[in-house]
Amino acid sequence: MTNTLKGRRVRLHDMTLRDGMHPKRHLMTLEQMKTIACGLDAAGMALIEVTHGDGLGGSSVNYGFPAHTDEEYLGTVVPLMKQAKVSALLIPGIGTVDHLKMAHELGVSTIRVATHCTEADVSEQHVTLARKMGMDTVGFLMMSHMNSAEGLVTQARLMEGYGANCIYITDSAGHMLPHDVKEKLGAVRQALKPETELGFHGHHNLAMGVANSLAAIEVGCSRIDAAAAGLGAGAGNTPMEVLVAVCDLMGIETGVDVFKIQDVAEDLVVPIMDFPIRIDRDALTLGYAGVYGSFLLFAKRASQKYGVPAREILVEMGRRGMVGGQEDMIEDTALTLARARGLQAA
Ligand SMILES: C[C@H](O)CC(=O)C(=O)O
Ligand SMILES: [Mn+2]
Repeated sequence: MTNTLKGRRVRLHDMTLRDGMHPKRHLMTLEQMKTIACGLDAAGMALIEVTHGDGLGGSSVNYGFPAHTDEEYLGTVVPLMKQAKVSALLIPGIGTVDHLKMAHELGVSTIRVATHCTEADVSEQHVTLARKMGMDTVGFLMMSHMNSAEGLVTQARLMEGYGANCIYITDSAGHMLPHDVKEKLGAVRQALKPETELGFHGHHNLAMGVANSLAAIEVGCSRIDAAAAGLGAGAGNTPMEVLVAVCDLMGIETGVDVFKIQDVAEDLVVPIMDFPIRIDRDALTLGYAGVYGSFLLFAKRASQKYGVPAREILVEMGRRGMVGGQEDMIEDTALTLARARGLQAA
């Protein structure tokens, strides 16, 4: 097979300090943020995302309280960057217009307005304002496996119409396979204006992070998310150091140094993991059953509390079609399963 990607250029966007907040229960220290961000910057990373795992304003009972505020994290990292730009995620309804203005004032250059993949209409206010403020404005369609190619085209066009200059197809559950990625991103690429960029955010629950990213590049994606040592929700994001090495071998330009990013992953990120980020049966189930990546730790906690295996809770969450924002239903589901077991046993 010929390598059709040789000579292509992609902008890599690092997720370690935002998606990586999920497995850290949002408790990264400022020192950890600083060290990792500086390592990524020195490795040549173009964009680095920093916030609570659920984006600006995520600090809450529903999502978890972080060790520091978004202001503290951003205020610490942004001034230290020599060449990297810093982005922030914002889910309308969790993050407000005031959060957006705060991030802009602190020097955040890219805002990623995230909605469920059928709800792009709720992004209008934040996308319009970000664009008015001159920010690199991204529409981020989460749980994209739950919408068809045509459906995603409609949602992407809405975000583009509000002013987004880049649209992301986000595989929040790590459920998509390379042929889905090609079909969905290919359709969205065709439908958007040529100057609107296309991005892909992968999770590694079915070990497809790198393969899916390459499929995305093949159909015209110019921005790709990944995290050093894969630190992210579920089995993690696409492992950045692996993606960089593969791109290098394929002649895809990333601007990131192959060995420096390996060292960031190995020396700075692996040591701060609370548990190994790997495809254990629960993370695999997220991918298999199409469940939101950040539900993993909630399901493990509910499993301990109610004595129902996390895998069963996750399968049931997938069957019920639960999406981001419905974290409270995990405990509810565990309780229902526990009661059903009790009744059966009785
Ligand atoms: C808030 C989520 O963690 C956003 C994300 O990274 C995803 O949907 O995947
Ligand atoms: Mn993610």
